[in-house]
Amino acid sequence: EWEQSWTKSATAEAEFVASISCSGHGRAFLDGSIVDGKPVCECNACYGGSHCSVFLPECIADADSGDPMFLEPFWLKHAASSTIVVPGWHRMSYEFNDDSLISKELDAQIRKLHAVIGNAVTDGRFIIFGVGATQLLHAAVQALSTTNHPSSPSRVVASTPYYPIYKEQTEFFNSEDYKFEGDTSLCNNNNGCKGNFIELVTSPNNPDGQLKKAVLQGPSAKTIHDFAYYWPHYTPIPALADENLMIFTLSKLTGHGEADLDEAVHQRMLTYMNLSTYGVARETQLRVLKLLKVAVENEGKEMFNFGYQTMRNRWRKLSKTMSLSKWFSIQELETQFCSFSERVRGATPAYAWLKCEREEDKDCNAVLHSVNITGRHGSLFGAESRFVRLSLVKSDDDFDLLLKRMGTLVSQENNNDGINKIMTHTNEFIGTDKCTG
Ligand SMILES: Cc1ncc(COP(=O)(O)O)c(C=O)c1O
Repeated sequence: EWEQSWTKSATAEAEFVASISCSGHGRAFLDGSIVDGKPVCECNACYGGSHCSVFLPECIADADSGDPMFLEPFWLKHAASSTIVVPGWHRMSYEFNDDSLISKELDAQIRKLHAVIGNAVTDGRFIIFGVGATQLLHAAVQALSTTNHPSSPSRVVASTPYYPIYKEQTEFFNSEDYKFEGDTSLCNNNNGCKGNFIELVTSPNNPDGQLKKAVLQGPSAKTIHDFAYYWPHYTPIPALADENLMIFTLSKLTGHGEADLDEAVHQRMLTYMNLSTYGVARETQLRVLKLLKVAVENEGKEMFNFGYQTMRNRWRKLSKTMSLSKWFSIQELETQFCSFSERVRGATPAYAWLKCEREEDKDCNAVLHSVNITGRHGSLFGAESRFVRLSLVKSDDDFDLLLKRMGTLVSQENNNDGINKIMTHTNEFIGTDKCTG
């Protein structure tokens, strides 16, 4: 027999903070700054004041980062089922009882999630749980690279446009075992580049949302499949992924990642994890376990439907605005059969890959700055500067402001176009007049 006692003050504290009103444009947190004995509101971008009720009109619409805040309303709605309490003595040991770095329950829950969504085969696979895909990507490149051959490091490649971290990370760690070589087509065994290749395949791709396949084949090519966005929020799921090394991340939900792979690579990646972080914090694992239980509730329908509907509405609104423009375009994505939703559906990408079509608009981000928008420069993805990536996964406030400012840009174009048309018409008229005169 027991009576609730020591969790009472913790739960009261959590609920008190959650009850602080920030006008729907911010949030107070348990570990936020305290003023007059109370945690203060942390406002969304472009909102200020003690309760975040003041809109800051001059503020920049920041569509740069892929911060997946669009799911926050889902977790607020599911507060009761997703909350955990972490006592001070929760798993103080470095290891679990079986010496592993991940709890058996969490391992099983990850497999269940993939089975429910139908996006990856996990039977007979190892799972490594990392702090995020960023850490696992480096662990994977390191594990697949040729060691002890400083004169012939593995060549790390990705198809343009590619996720900038691949280049930045490989160059930052500056290893003798692997080097970033850029676009897959610039260096491969078919065009005279000899050596061992590690190809990073991102599907759906960041930045353009296309479902991609590996380009390089054969014994000297190893592949890392980055499936960070292979979830129904962002793409139809045409088939179960069954690749050798697959990286998934829950960062678009919770900030955590996982990977499935074969024995030898598994051992090398485990060594990397042991030497870099000695596993993921136990309270994080507990939290992820709870969040995944909510994610698979009702066969995943609630969370993934929420994610899909939100992203679909955003993509539709942006596409409608962009359809009125000739100076700017966004990528086209195919509709496909989605095994998760059991129907043909369109893509609902995490990012818009915006192109400035006019010859003179060579730096597209600079053009966007004229209406107070900033995105991520195309050159970072190995592409031309006339491309910009716009993030569609941030909060509603962020998206609404982005859409409004894109609307301004397009209406400026149409007004200009209107003026141009009148001018052309007038010139024609004057011309005719002259001729007849
Ligand atoms: C393609 C791709 N891979 C990996 C990551 C990193 O994921 P994580 O946040 O889990 O480190 C991102 C994040 O934006 C991404 O876009």
